[in-house]
Amino acid sequence: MSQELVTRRGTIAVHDVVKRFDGGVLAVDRVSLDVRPGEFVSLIGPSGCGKSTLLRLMAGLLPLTEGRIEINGTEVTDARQDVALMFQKPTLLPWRTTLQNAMLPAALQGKADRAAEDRAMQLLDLVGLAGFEHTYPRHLSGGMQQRVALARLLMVGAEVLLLDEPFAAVDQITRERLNLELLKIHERTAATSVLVTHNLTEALLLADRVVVMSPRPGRISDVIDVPFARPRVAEMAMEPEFQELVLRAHAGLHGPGSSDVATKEDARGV
Ligand SMILES: Nc1ncnc2c1ncn2[C@@H]1O[C@H](COP(=O)(O)OP(=O)(O)OP(=O)(O)O)[C@@H](O)[C@H]1O
Repeated sequence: MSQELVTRRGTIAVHDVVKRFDGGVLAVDRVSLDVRPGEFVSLIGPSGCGKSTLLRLMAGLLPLTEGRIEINGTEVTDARQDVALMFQKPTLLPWRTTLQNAMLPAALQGKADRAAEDRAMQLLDLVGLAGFEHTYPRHLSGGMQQRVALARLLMVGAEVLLLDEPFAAVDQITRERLNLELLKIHERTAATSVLVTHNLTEALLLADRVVVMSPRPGRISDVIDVPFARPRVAEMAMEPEFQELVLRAHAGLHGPGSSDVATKEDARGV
């Protein structure tokens, strides 16, 4: 494996964080969470419980009301270089090719040199886009556009990746493939990762720990350790132990006893 692809590891420490928006909405209420270097944490919870808000607070995109967040041991006060974010929409620049989009972080730093191009080519290969370097976004499928966004995310070289429902807008089969690619990427980069998702199978398959949030105001109601060995494969989701964890996560979201009536299909999504 190329050394350049190895991301330095990061820590996230969230201490007693409260976020109240102007207008009075209490979105996050006394949340504390420590994420270890290289750990993959999934964040699940009902719609509106404050998952995206918590992620944006970690990214320094929103000010805290109370509490403290540290990344790599320093307080988060603003957007920073050691944190990279990915959202549901890939937001590619339509006038730039796949390669040029992937190289954007280097271009913005005035470092779009040969070395950056080589690295972007390696990352595009890693996300399965070799051969599409000179294609424009309008000629790529939604899943391929998200792959470009993933390559661009990795190009930042951040130690911490914050992923806010990155594959929610693509079809189920593409989403499952992208999840497997995300697993591979995590194995290769060892970047500390936090994924917000509504999909319980996705949350469990990818993560070392699944953090369950309660309805607003968002608090942590359960933390599930996922004991499955890595590398993970899609078939693990079929195992009875995995299904038990799906039901536990479902109960964490909807209250005890809810899993008795939940079908496996219901338990897949929040
Ligand atoms: N900029 C804002 N100003 C005021 N209220 C906000 C703002 N952003 C979010 N909220 C509110 O904070 C609460 C939490 O929102 P957030 O988007 O974090 O939830 P979520 O768990 O990510 O939801 P979903 O799963 O539906 O994306 C919601 O009630 C939302 O309306």
